[in-house]
This record gives sequence, C-alpha cells and structure tokens, in this order.
Amino acid sequence: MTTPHATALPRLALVGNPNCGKTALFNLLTGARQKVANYAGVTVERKAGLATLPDGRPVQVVDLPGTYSLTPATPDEQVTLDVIEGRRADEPLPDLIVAVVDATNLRMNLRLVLELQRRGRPLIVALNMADVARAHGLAIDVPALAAELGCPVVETVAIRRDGHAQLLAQLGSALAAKQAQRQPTAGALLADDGSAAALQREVRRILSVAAPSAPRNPRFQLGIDAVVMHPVAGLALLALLLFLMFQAVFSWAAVPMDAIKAALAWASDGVNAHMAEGPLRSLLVDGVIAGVGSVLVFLPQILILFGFILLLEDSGYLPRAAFLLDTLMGRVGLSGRAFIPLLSSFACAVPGVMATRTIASWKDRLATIMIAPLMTCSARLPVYALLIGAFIPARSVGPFDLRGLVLFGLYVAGVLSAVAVAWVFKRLWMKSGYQPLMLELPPYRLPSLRNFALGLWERARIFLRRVGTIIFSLTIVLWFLSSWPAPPAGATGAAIEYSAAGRIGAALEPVFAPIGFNWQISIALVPGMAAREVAVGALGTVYALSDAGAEDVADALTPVLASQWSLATALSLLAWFVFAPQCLSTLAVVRRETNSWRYPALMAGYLFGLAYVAAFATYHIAVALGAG
Ligand SMILES: Nc1nc2c(ncn2[C@@H]2O[C@H](COP(=O)(O)OP(=O)(O)OP(=O)(O)O)[C@@H](O)[C@H]2O)c(=O)[nH]1
Ligand SMILES: [Mg+2]
Repeated sequence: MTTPHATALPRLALVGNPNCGKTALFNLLTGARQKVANYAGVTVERKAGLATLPDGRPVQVVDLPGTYSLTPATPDEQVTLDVIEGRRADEPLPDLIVAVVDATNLRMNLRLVLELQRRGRPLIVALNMADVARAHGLAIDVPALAAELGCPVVETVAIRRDGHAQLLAQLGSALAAKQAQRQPTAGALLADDGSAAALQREVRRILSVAAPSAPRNPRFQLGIDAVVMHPVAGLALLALLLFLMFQAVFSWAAVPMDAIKAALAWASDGVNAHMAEGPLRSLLVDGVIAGVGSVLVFLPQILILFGFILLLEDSGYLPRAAFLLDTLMGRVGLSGRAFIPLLSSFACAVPGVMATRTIASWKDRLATIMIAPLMTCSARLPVYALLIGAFIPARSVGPFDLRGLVLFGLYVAGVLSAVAVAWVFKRLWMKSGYQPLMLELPPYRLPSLRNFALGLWERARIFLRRVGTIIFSLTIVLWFLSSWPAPPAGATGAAIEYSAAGRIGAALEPVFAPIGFNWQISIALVPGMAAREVAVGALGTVYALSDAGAEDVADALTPVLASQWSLATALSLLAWFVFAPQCLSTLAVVRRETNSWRYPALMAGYLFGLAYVAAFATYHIAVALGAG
C-alpha cells in the first residue's frame, strides 16, 4: 500500500500498547481495511496508507504492531522501534507520532507515552476508547493531561464513523508545531533514567492530577471467566463452540449454495444453447464454468466459517481459550503464545506464520511455523466439502449432521497431527524449557456490527479475487493442456487422454496409484500445488472433458465423483489434503520469515511424506474394510 509520492508527504506513525485500537483508528483515517480484533498482537507488520487533513492536505499514516515499551522483546515489537527511530532504510523518521492509548487503562498505557516523550519525538496523544471510559464513569481531565504530558491530547472513538474528528482537527497544527516542541534536556534524561520504576512513579503522579478516579487494577469480568476459563467447563464450552461452527458450515450453507449452483447451470445451459459447438464453447463451459464455478459454490461455507471466527475474534474470547489450552500446549512443548498464530492459520497459514512474530523465543517460533500448515486453512474447505458432499450421506447422527461431524473430524485430525509433530520437533530437535504464557486478557466486547460486516466483505473479496485470478487462470491453462494436442484420427477414448495434461496424468499415475488416485486426480494435483482450491477447479475441468457426462459437470461435480470414485479413493484424497503442503505462498512466507531455504524445504518434505503415508494407510485400510 505504499504510495509512489509518499516520501514527500508528512508522515504520522501510530504507536501504542497492543489492542488499544491503533488499527481501528488507522482504518478510519485512511479508509483501509486492515484486520482489527479484540486481542493483543493482531498487527505484526508495518502498514501505510494516506489520510486527508481537514484542509485537504494528504498525509501518510503508518500503522504499527503494538508494543508495551521501547525495549522490544519480540520481532513484531522490533518493527515498531525501527520505524520510530527511523532505522529502516526505506523510511525516514516519522514527522509526528500519534501515541494511541486505551483510555480505560491509562495506568499501563501511559508508560509507553512517557518513554516516547523522553525520546524527544513530536507527539500527539489519542485517548482512544473514550466511549468505554465514559460508560465506565471514568473522568479524565484532558487539558490537565495535555499539560502534564506537554503535548496535545485528543479523545477518539475508533469504532465510530466520525470518532477521529478531533484528532484530524489537531493534526495540522501538531505537524506545523513539531519543530517548536520542547526537547527534553540531556540532564533531564540522565536524572530520570527511564527505568520501569521511575516511569511507573511518573504515571502515578500524572494520574493523580489528570484522572484521580482511574482504577488501580484493570477489571476483569470474573463472573463469566469463572466458567469460560474453568479447566473443565471452559474446555467443554470451547469444544461446543467449535462443534457448532462446523455444523453451521453445512446446515446453513445449503440454500445459498443451491442458488449458486442453479445460476451456474443456467449460465452453462445458456452458453450451450446460444453457441455453436467448438473450442470456444468448451473453454467457457468446461474451462470457466466447470472449473471456476466448482470453486465458487463454496463461498457461502467459507463466509459462515469466517463469520464465526470474526465473532470470536472481536468478543475477547480468544486469548481466554489460549490460556485454557496453555497447559495442554505446554505439554507438547508449544508456547501458549502459539495459540493465536495457529488459530489464524485456520483462515490461512500465511498470516498465521507471520503472526508468530509475537513469539519471543526463536525455537518456539520455529516449532509454531512448522506446524502452522497443518491447521485446516480455508482453502481446504472446498476440497473437503466437495468430497464430503459426494461420499458422506446427509444423515443425522443423534442431533448432529453426519457431514458436519466428518468435517469436524478432519479439522481435529489436522490439530492432532500438529500436536504430534510439535512434540516430535521439540523432543528430538530443539529442546527448550516451558515458558509461562503472558498474554493480556482484553475485556469482553460486543462485536461491532460494522467490523463484522467489513470483515466478512473482506473475506468474500479475498476469496473472489483468488477465484478470479489464480484459479481462473490456472483453470484456463489446464483447459488448454487438456484439449491439445487433439486426439489422433480413429481414437476411441476421451480426447483428454491424448492431450498434454492426459499424458502428465498418465505419467504421474504410477506414483499415486498405490494411494488409490486415478489419472484425473493426478492431473488435478499438479495445478493444485499452487493453491489447494485449484485442485477442485481442475477436477471440474478434467471431468467435464472426460467422457463422464460432460454436460452435467459444470453445476454438479459432486454426483460425477460419487459415481466414478470408490469411497476408499475419496478418503485417501481427504487424508492427502490434511497434510500435503499444496500451497506455494505458505512455503514462500516461511522462507521469508525464517530467512532460509532450509525450513521451507524441511516443511515441504515432511508434509509430503506424511501426506503419502496417511493416504496410503487410509486407502489400504478402507479397501480392507470393503470400501474399495
Ligand atoms: N468501544 C471501542 N472499541 C474500540 C475502540 N477502538 C478499538 N476498539 C476495539 O478494540 C479492539 C482492538 O482494536 P485494534 O484496532 O485491533 O487494536 P490494535 O491497537 O491495532 O491492536 P494490535 O494490532 O494487536 O496492537 C477491537 O475489538 C476494536 O473493535 C474504541 O474507540 N471504542
Ligand atoms: Mg493493530
């Protein structure tokens, strides 16, 4: 998001404790849609955007990872310090620092403001969450606070549309006055050594003047937490929540999915009716509609899954779940800090791997990176849902939907294998002691509707963009490879068997035959290396071009698979997708975050190994049980 002429503009940097609302404020100022959630450590890298001052002047705004102090303990905090100090080669010193503080927790937040002030950097303080402070009856004397801190202080409410009005109004003059601001003398810096105790004394003094009613200890809602964080009741609640989520993915999505399927059928019928038979019609029907459409139908399920995740993220529940699982995670050698990166990996391993920057210990961080791709990312959902839809009957088991149960089981399989792998990594390879979990518990919040809607929209956009770019283009390439060269005169099989893709599939078949995959699957796995959902689109195209009832595939890959594959093959492919590292972006981000090829190579190696072994075992056990 860096803008070409950004270097010439005045620059603001948003700095503050984790979870005080910096990103929410950034989004308000710049119109960006960066992720906002109610736990510490959401933002782990620097993001820039443009804001417009009331007088029409543009300014560059930089959002930064939260930090408790200017002595960084984790890689994400280091990013913040580097930007504040102008140590990044590509980025000069910010002209003004907007110190964002949580007005309901000044006792903790002001310490960082004092540290910033002692560096002598031009500063303006945004007293964020002013709405919550007011609701709690917390009186803050803003002019007195400004006088004590020696810089402008404004109230903000980052979740309200105009909650940044005061800040905007002050920015112009704060930028203009930045040179005039008083710099602390060297003597003052020496006398006040900036030690934690000295800072805390100063915070207490300022609060006694400006906010005498500020609570000594932040309040936690102990009533709810007695249940939510109870070792037994809490775990039961967590299991119930996750379980409901997977049930909903199947039961709520049926209607919108049928609508999308009907639209696709209508489109392919229309093309078939209005176009003469030929390559162009095949490209549209077998390539675009069968390929892209077969992925598109999963949009409702993905949005339901993300809807649940967004609600959990914004409510403040997640860090509590992290505490609940900390002992369990500690037992396999993972830090409780790994919980949130691993949870983000359910959306996508790429932000998950990046979120490990909040883990201070390198070994813990590496172990977490290594298992992040085992969390079931949303790109697997189309694959799982397709195979479950084709092979698992829509029955209820007691009060539960069997398909939801199987999906839940696949997610659990991912988590359990991650636990096992983490255990092995830590025991055999890098011993490091258990580090107690230190994580701030945010207050519970009613998820904001605006945030929820924006989050869902953002998810839909990301999915549709993937469908429209990578999935679309790979499907087209696959259609070409599957249609040329044309079959020789007098050929008997389907044309695709003579094409380039057909030959690749035939060449790969011996590798995959032992795990029950046919040549069609072998073809689909190749473009599926780039991204998992592509395999679904590829199956759509391959079967549309095979002789398996070509007309039907565009809107209904499911019945075609159900009639062509054995249950053992389907189960084996599911097992394959639990493990296989079919995602180049994940390997690329691991390379970037670990700064070495060794770890992505190791990751790809062990995941392919596991995938093959798991699929082999699944296939042969299933065949032995009569599912072949
Ligand atoms: N009520 C209220 N909630 C707010 C306000 N500002 C932010 N929030 C909520 O506070 C939570 C944290 O917001 P973020 O913007 O993600 O915080 P952050 O400072 O960027 O957090 P990190 O990136 O983890 O450092 C979210 O749940 C927001 O919806 C506010 O002014 N009032
Ligand atoms: Mg943030």
